[in-house]
Parts: sequence; C-alpha cells; structure tokens
Amino acid sequence: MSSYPPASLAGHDAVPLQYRFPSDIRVNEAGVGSLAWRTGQGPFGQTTVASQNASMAAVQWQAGVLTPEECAAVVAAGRALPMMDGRVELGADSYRVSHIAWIEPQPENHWLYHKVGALFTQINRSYGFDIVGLVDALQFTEYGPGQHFHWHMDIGHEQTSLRKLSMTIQLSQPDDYDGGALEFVGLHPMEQSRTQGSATFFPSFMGHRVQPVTRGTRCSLVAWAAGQPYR
Ligand SMILES: O=C(O)CCC(=O)C(=O)O
Ligand SMILES: [Fe+2]
Repeated sequence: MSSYPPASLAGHDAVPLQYRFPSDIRVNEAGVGSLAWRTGQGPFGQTTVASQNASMAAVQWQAGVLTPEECAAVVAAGRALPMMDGRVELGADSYRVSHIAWIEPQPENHWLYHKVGALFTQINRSYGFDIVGLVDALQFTEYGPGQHFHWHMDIGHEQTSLRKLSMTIQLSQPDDYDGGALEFVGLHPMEQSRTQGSATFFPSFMGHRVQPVTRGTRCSLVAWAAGQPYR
C-alpha cells in the first residue's frame, strides 16, 4: 500500500491552541456577536490541545483488492443493469459525462458489499473517521471515448453530506484505454490507480477528476463510506 503524503511526513502530535473559543456567543440587537468566557477561563494560555490527523488529506492505494475474475464479474453485473446517463450539466458545460449503474445490495452482490466494507474498515484505521456504513449503493461507472468527470468533491447536499471516505476500484486493465487518469487537486497524476483491481481511497472532500478517455473504455466501481456529517 502507498499513500500521499507519505505517512512519515506527518505526525499525530497534539497541538496546543493559540486561542480558544468560548462555548457560546452573545448577539446584540444589531445582530453583532461578541464572545464571553466563564470566570477563570480565557482565550489565551489555555492548555487545551487538539490532535492532528496524519491521514486527513491523504490519498492511499491498495493493489489487488479484486482479482481479474472478480473485476470481470463486477463489469458484467454493472452492464447487466440499466445504464443511466451520468451526465451532470454545469451551465453550458458538461460537468460529467459517463454511464453509471447502481449495484444494489441484492443477495448476488453481498460478496461485493462485504469486500467493500472490509476495505473501508481496514483503511479507516489510518483515517480514523466516524463511519458507520454505506448509504449509497455501489456505483458502476463506464467512460467511453470523450467521456470524463470534471473536478468535483464527493461531498455535497442531502444524502451526499454523509459521505466521508471515497473509494474507486479500477475494473479495466491499464491498456484497455488511453486518458481517463484519476487526478487530485495539488497532486501529480498517479499511475498506481490504473492497475486493474487496485483501490484508491481518499477523503470525500478532496477535489478530484477523471480526465477524458481518448481510446477504449475505462470501468470503475465507486463507493462512499458514510457517517454523521461534520460537526
Ligand atoms: O471513476 C472514477 O474512478 C471516479 C469517479 C468519481 O469520482 C465519482 O463517481 O465520484
Ligand atoms: Fe468523485
């Protein structure tokens, strides 16, 4: 398994606060707030600390989470479902152009849900996010020539506000297609994510995109581990 940033670059050290917020705010008639601390407490010189999370913005890869046979089975299951137009329009621009199908938790797909559950539970030992399961079905995605998914986050409104940790599994072989690179804001394109059966994990708030496929077909399985939204 590998990750960016490398685990050795970041620690789990506790960080003292420069300034502490009180638990409440007073708002005057004009709607302007001011802070007040309880007697004996103050904003400065507090001993309160917060702990760093070394994996908070880390992308991690794991090779061989699905065998080639399992990848083929997921592609067959996805293609057997009604394929939906995954198009999302952003003004005049097509934000996302691909075909998707939802692999629901029917008995024949339980093995895949168990696999995804085990992968998330294991990788979350480093992220330490408050995740409880999946609220979305598993997403099978297929990109043909010219298809892509522009920069986006997986977190958004409504149900997507529960997403914490994203995973995409490569179902295609690297030479099945050209283009189609999975990229993250501020990081170099990563070749690891092209290996068939490999999983890429990342916090769902990280900006990412899939570059246009220029030849062939790229298939992926995408899942999101969910829990209580930020608070
Ligand atoms: O196809 C992929 O690898 C990623 C797709 C994606 O970012 C998404 O469905 O949110
Ligand atoms: Fe995404």
